[in-house]
Amino acid sequence: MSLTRPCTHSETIEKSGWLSKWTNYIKGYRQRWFVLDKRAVLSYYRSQSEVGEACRGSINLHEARVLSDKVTSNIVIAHSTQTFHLKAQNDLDREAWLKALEYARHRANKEADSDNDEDETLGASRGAITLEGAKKALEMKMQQLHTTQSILAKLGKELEHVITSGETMERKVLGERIHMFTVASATVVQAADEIASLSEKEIKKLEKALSSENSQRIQLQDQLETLAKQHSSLERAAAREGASGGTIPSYSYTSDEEEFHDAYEDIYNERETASSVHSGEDEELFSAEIVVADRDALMVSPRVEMKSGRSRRVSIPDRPDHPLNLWSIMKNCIGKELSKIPMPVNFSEPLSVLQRITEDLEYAHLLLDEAARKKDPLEQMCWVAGYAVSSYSTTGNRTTKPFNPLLGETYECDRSEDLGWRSVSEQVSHHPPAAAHHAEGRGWTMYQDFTMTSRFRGKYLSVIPIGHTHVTFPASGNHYTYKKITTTVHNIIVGKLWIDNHGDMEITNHTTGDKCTLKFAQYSYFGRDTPRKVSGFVKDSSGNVKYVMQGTWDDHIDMMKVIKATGKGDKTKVETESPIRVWTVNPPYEGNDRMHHFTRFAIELNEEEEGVAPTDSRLRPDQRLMEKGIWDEANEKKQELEEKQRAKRKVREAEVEEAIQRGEHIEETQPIWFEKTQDEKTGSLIHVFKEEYWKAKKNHDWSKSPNIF
Ligand SMILES: CC(C)CCC[C@@H](C)[C@H]1CC[C@H]2[C@@H]3CC=C4C[C@@H](O)CC[C@]4(C)[C@H]3CC[C@]12C
Repeated sequence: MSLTRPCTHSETIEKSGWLSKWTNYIKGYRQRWFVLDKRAVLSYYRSQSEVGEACRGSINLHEARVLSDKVTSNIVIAHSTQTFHLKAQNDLDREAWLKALEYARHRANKEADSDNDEDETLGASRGAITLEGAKKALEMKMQQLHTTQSILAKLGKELEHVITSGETMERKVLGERIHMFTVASATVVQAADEIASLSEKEIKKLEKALSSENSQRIQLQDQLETLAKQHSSLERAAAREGASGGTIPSYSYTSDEEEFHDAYEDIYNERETASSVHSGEDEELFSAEIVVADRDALMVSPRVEMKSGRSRRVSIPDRPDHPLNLWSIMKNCIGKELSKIPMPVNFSEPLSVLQRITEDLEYAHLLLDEAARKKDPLEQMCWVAGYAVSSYSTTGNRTTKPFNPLLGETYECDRSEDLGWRSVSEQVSHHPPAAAHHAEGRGWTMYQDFTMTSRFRGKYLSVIPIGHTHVTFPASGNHYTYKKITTTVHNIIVGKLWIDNHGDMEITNHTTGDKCTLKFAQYSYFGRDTPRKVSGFVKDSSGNVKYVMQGTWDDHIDMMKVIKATGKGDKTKVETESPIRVWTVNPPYEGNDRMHHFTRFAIELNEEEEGVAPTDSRLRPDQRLMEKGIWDEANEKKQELEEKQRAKRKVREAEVEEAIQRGEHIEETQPIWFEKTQDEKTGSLIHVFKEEYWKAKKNHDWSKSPNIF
């Protein structure tokens, strides 16, 4: 990213002034000139004189969160890709900035809300230039109409006066006045006529432009579809070639492969390569030769007998077979965020995103419980890594979309009696959709803020989760964080949908400085790698390799203790002890292909339960109807609920608008069971669980819960 790229401001600047911006630990805070414009873009410059020229950076407040840090009194603006930490001159100044930022954010969100109606924005930008002239002409005509109308009114009054007051007026004068009246009224009619025909002409022009835009769009869609089909059959042919092996001379195979592979990576991975976490030194490790002492001596710990809890449901209704073309919906939404694509329940699974992130915990009672028992933090890291990988095990066959929770929706999962943990999550933001999640188990705590950005690029859709997952072990004080990797859904246009998880994950133990880098290999049609492969290394704080991790995200993961690491560059060699199996996936659940490919655990997630909060996902009516297979009603109900939420938001926006007009400070809507703060470990915005949830549950007191369903 170039630093001096010019930021163009819309003519109108909302607020500007000096703020100190946190740079880094060496340079600390730096004074910068900040400009907030009407589009809700906050940009900064070295000085006021650089405005419009050398912009040092900017952040779009739409989809960003503004927070005032309690400890440092900083203004924190957190966006998916960057965070600003700003200090104002004084309290007054700080308040003024906060107000302006909140207001700008509020307005930007409101605008974003209104352009959800796709048809409205269509072609408008291009039509604008030609419309300008017509608009001027229309305005002039209207002006003329108004002037004549006021003359008419004046004449009318005069004439009326003559008639009612009985005053006499010369016949000639009266005749003149009446004549004027006739002329003026004729002008009015003529002006109105002209306006009508002018508008008609413009409407025709617009209609023509619109229909040509439309047919162009349809043509493009067709072309895209054809291309996708061609690509897809090429891929299949290539895969067949690859499988038959040997038929192609190996030298030409290699070069072709590389070319194709590069091109493929280029189009589909721009973002990831840029954000690759591991350094050159790690590259060496990833290409190192790994010598495992005795692979066959693999140590698999016996399955722990679980305490049995209350009996739970073992099945859900079969998924009805109502085929619907995904592409017919998605083609209008290229470049759009997944949460903004209006999708019928036909593409959903009967779980909310809150339940889906709770599903991360499927193996927590094995992996995190075991991690908590480990004395050695490096060994503990391997089990935490196992946990991080295990949450991807369900993604392979699940190409359906979880329900986007409504603001204030919650989901609790209390498995203390059998699995030893309980968890609460809440949808805490609508713009962008974000969830806060907190779980505690035997000797561990896990919490995460889950947001995601997604990009639909025609053939595939990439989902990039944002926010950190934290795992802490109170006994030792070890605190781990990591970020989730990218999930890509392929074959949106033709073929069977399939899912890939890819990218690098870095797990940090903030207490010891140990790090684990896991590489989720991207699927390649020509790669010789095991599909869905995960490999990685655990290093201590001085950078020495201590463990090697190997496995696949849909099956198992092993850890291998390093005996010796030798060599450099290409010749790096790592010798390890025999592997220990950290995690093994549960066998597929009987009949799951009919039940949304759910695991047993996933089936249990949406089981009705007494005593949960009225905002609980289990109680969401459209989701329940969808689970029962009553999709038409579910779709209706879904629209109804979304409309209700929109109406609520409108009311709230109006209130905020009024408060701002009165010059009052507006508080952002606060979550119910979580509190928004800044995380000291990662510097990002997080939500801390307030523990009140379980108290409220005990007292059957849900007075704090809003009515959302
Ligand atoms: C109909 C099609 C286009 C939409 C499909 C989108 C699906 C595949 C997306 C939407 C939400 C996504 C999930 C959101 C959250 C998580 C939790 C994380 O710990 C593992 C990945 C996982 C589970 C994602 C996997 C992929 C996902 C399920």
